[in-house]
Amino acid sequence: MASSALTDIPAGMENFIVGIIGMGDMGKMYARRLSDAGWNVEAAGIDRVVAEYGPSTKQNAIVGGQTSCKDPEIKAFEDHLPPDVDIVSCHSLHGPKVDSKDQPLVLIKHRASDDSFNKVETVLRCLQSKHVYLTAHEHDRITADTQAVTHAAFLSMGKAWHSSRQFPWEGARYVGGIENVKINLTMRIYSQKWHVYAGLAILNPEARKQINQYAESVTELYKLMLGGHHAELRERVLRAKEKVFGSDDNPGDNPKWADKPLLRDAVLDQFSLGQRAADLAPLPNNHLSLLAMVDCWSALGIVPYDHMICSTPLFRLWLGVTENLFRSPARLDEALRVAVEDNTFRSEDLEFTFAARGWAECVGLGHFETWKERFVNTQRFFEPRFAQAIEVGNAMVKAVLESTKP
Ligand SMILES: NC(=O)C1=CN([C@@H]2O[C@H](COP(=O)(O)OP(=O)(O)OC[C@H]3O[C@@H](n4cnc5c(N)ncnc54)[C@H](OP(=O)(O)O)[C@@H]3O)[C@@H](O)[C@H]2O)C=CC1
Ligand SMILES: O=C(O)C(=O)Cc1ccc(O)cc1
Repeated sequence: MASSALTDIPAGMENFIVGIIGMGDMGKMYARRLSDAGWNVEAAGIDRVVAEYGPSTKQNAIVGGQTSCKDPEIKAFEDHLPPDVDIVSCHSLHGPKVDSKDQPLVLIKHRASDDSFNKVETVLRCLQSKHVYLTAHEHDRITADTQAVTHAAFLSMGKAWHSSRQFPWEGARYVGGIENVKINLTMRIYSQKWHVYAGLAILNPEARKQINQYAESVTELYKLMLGGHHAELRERVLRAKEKVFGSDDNPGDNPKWADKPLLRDAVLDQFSLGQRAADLAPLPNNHLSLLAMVDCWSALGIVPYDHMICSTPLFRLWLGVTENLFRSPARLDEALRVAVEDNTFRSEDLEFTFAARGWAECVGLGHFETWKERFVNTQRFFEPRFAQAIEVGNAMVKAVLESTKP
């Protein structure tokens, strides 16, 4: 323990002990960072957890969770903790390998005195994250938008590629910045533990509506493409664009995006997984996954920029590539033209549509086992490529994080 770090501990809290239940990836990251900052961290194993948990929690302790979805966590605390125990929960909006500095950290003062809340905040300050104060309900509503529906898009891309038995970086459709983000983030999700993504979709009561709408949007846009309804498709997408991003024509309704794009093509172009792909001219792409995202946000009345306070790196990248397509009228027009005129990727888009509906149905039914099967099955397909994919994906996330900090 570094003695210099100890000087950061305020008077009166020298003997404050932090206990952590669950020494998985996030538990370890918290334990390492807190202990580096000088806090005494008691890392309880599962046996002790069961014995100590609930009714046997120490008197006047402060208990909190760092799970991705607060509804079941808070219910469990309310049901099993004695009334003298205060409840302050938190959620780091990033994975264990991302530097917590400046990333959002949600703090939830659910049932606590100011003094208890301040103690928790003091302990967590060593993460150097940006503190965001929300209720459990607000947290779940926002993360359903920022996380659950974003993951649904990537999970569907992975399923579609798997169904077509293709590693997308080996073909010519997936070349260039936007495609690198799609591929790298899909690989990033499929290389992780299934329960993290299943949990934040299935356990969050707010997430079902979002994921369902995404699947609806994909299906409806796909049908318009299939039927060759260019005018209707264009009208619908432009209406959604205006609702989500504002209008650049109407001076009273300024675009909601910033002057500077969230992502720059030049940065993204560097992070291709495929050697071959770098030399290929990209094939036309209708970007169904991105058109559907904006259609979904529009249908739900979501303005994604309002959620930056609770954004994960993945969400910022996803919003960045969506913005990238919608900021350029020429690019968007080309995607809409390709959507109707070009049949090359109809079957892939069909697989994507099936996949989005499949995830939505699974989440709607709350079937953890089916969710796991769907995930692990596709995870196995991509597994041989994870080592390389994670390296490139991490480099990409690192490179763009700087410019997309909330
Ligand atoms: N991974 C991520 O990017 C992020 C995850 N989170 C959230 O953090 C939490 C942990 O995720 P992560 O660390 O990635 O997952 P891991 O699978 O790495 O860790 C989960 C930990 O929880 C323990 N555990 C499981 N069941 C019980 C139980 N019934 N009682 C006590 N302990 C139990 C496991 O113990 P054992 O090892 O003995 O099985 C394990 O140590 C999840 O709720 C996740 O949603 C939040 C932010 C980011
Ligand atoms: O950035 C993302 O969405 C991730 O995939 C990492 C992640 C997973 C679970 C969380 O609760 C928070 C962050």
